[in-house]
Amino acid sequence: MSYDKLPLEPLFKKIDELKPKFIERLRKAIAIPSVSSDETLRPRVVDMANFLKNELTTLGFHDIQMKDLGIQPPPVADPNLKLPPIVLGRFGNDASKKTVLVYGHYDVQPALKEDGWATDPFDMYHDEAKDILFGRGTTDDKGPVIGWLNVIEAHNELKWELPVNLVVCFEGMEESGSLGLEGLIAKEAKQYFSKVDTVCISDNYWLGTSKPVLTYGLRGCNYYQIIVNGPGADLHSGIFGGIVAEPMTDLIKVMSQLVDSTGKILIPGIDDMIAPLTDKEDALYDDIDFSVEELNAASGSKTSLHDNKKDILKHRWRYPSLSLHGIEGGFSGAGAKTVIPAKVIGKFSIRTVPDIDSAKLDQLVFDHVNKLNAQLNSPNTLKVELIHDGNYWVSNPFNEAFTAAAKATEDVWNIKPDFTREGGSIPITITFEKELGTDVLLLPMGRGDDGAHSINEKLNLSNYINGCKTLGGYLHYYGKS
Ligand SMILES: NCC(=O)N[C@@H](Cc1c[nH]cn1)C(=O)O
Ligand SMILES: [Zn+2]
Ligand SMILES: [Zn+2]
Repeated sequence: MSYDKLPLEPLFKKIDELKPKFIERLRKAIAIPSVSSDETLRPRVVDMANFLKNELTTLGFHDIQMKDLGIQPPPVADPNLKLPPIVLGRFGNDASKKTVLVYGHYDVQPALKEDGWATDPFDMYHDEAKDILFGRGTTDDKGPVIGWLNVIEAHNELKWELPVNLVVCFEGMEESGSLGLEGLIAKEAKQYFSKVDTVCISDNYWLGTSKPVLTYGLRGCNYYQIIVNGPGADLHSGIFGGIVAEPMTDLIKVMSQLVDSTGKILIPGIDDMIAPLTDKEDALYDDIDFSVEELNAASGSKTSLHDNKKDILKHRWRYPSLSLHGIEGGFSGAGAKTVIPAKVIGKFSIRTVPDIDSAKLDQLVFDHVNKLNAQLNSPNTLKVELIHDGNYWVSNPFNEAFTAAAKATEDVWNIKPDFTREGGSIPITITFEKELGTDVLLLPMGRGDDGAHSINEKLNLSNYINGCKTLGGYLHYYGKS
């Protein structure tokens, strides 16, 4: 499908004009520390849902619903902890128009100034010299979520009709496994979402820093924890060191045998499930704009395990990886505390790819960890469990939604986007595809060096503003298709 160029200049100009207001809207959203993984911050996640509800109401959305998902399932410290609501809303209800569902998440990863942030992560800092917005959630995913609202505001100000009916679905648990959302989508597929023609998600990033991309694949993520219990309480290492079995020692021994320093996963059986690389797929990586230097710039180091573009892309997109994330319960403060922790919990995850079967993977992980534990002959107890999982997703980018997004991207950025896959996960993508029977388009706003999940997360102002234009342009091209 090809399109004639649409006269979108008034929209783009209006978005430019509204820039100060859009920055303020994002600042307000960033100021709410909606960290889904921190149970103590759950009320703030709910505050963020209410903030969105108010914004939607002011902008003229209708049928706004706050869907209650009930109590958070285990493992969880507070057995009565409520899941944050899913925020649903509609803009337009014209039977002659197509309906686009946009999904985003209003929760964020944890962030503390002490982690090494240059500024307060929840007080958005606009570096005016570089025109960059810093703050937790700027790129992942509050910038894009607020971007959709900005598109509506620009249309309202222009008194332009939206070219499609819009349905928004914003969740507050994406960074913690999208708990409860799958069930809600299944339930609403034939109700709230019944007229949806396509789904658009803006929750990923360009591959590099200068060329926009459209994304047609994601890795999955299975997240595990290993709990080791030993003494009845934390102990003095001078009094008990050398005479009690230490949980941390057992945990480190086990965790050190999950992956090696070259990134090779040491759990037997996983490699056998990976789809073979075909010549056709191998050739795809040749045309993608990326370099080892861009990877180094994004990671702020020269620590790449691969020395060429193709290997980097394959290892980010089509091979699994295992990351060790941290140990709960161990001493991690400054100074030298001579303690033997009584209970430690090691966290790791595996990014999954076609054709890894999630349940089989869990079994391989459990068998491997339990075997390693048996070899320790330790009197401590060790338990391994899955915290949450989400499947990989690969789709065909040759459809109306991708074509419309490519056209809008070219209008805004004056360059044709690359079609990419991504190493991260948006577990709900495949659920939308299956339950609604529609295509899903991933239309990213931020750049590959934005530092999502890291310190000093940022969104370049040009990506924020041009991102709004791209989202708006996409709705127009898709509406005409
Ligand atoms: N922007 C998408 C994103 O960051 N997704 C998370 C999802 C996730 C999976 N497990 C925990 N969070 C990601 O880490 O890829
Ligand atoms: Zn995200
Ligand atoms: Zn994220």
